[in-house]
Amino acid sequence: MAGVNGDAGGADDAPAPAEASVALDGVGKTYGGDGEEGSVRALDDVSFSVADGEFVCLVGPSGCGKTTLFRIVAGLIEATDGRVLLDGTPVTGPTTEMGVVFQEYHLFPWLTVEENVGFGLERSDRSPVERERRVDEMLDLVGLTEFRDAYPKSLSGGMKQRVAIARSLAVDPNLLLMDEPFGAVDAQTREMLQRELLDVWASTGKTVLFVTHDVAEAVTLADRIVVMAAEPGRVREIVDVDAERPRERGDPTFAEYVGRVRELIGAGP
Ligand SMILES: Nc1ncnc2c1ncn2[C@@H]1O[C@H](COP(=O)(O)OP(=O)(O)OP(=O)(O)O)[C@@H](O)[C@H]1O
Repeated sequence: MAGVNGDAGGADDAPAPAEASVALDGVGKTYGGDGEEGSVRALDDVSFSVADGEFVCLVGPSGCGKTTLFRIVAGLIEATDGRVLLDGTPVTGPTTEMGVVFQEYHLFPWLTVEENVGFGLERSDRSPVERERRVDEMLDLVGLTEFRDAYPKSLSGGMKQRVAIARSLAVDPNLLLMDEPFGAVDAQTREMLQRELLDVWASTGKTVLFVTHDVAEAVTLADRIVVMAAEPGRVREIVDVDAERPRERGDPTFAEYVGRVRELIGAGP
């Protein structure tokens, strides 16, 4: 795993590390024409990488460009400057190499749990038997086997998000990209989903880039936390969370990490 990388975000011409699963290289984004009235410099020279199998959380104050960065990595919008590499290849649009999970679940209401989980596999070259087996595995992984015939409307928020996670993992992506995935559920469910996600991560070895507002969530989950600053959005510091999992919220080390990250977020421009 990579260590603390306090200078990330600066102009860094060094090539992305060979083992990087995702590498952001001088990424900038201006909404509206550069220099035009009303244009917004949402991101400026953002560089960091996520190693293969690493769990990285992205935190920062409102408006620091987390969503913008997420969309650029996902290939949903284009960067104005710089590039994103996924396993060394530039991202030019959405790809099945990434599983994307949003706060709002984005399930298909007319499909059952099973059909939602299998949706991405429809276009894969797996045989129907292999697809079915994969869906079974994913339902088992997120504990929803007995709800396979249910429709999303009958599920709780936590269950819907488990379906979304299972669906994103079904196509076996190299990278799991998550934008506030637990933002819409109650605190208790959120902590349960965090534990489940860590179990899934440990058993699948996926690379995860996870955006959150919640500093305690980031400290619970991450190997490293990329702390962003606003106006323009940039990397303030990358904090290495050097603590065994599972991490207890009552633990003094946990509180120290939370305090440190909060301080960085609140440090102003
Ligand atoms: N489509 C857009 N057009 C113009 N400006 C935009 C657009 N999307 C975002 N912005 C601006 O870019 C900046 C970064 O926004 P972004 O939503 O990426 O930040 P964020 O960190 O995700 O914010 P929040 O935590 O409040 O969701 C903000 O100043 C925002 O107003």
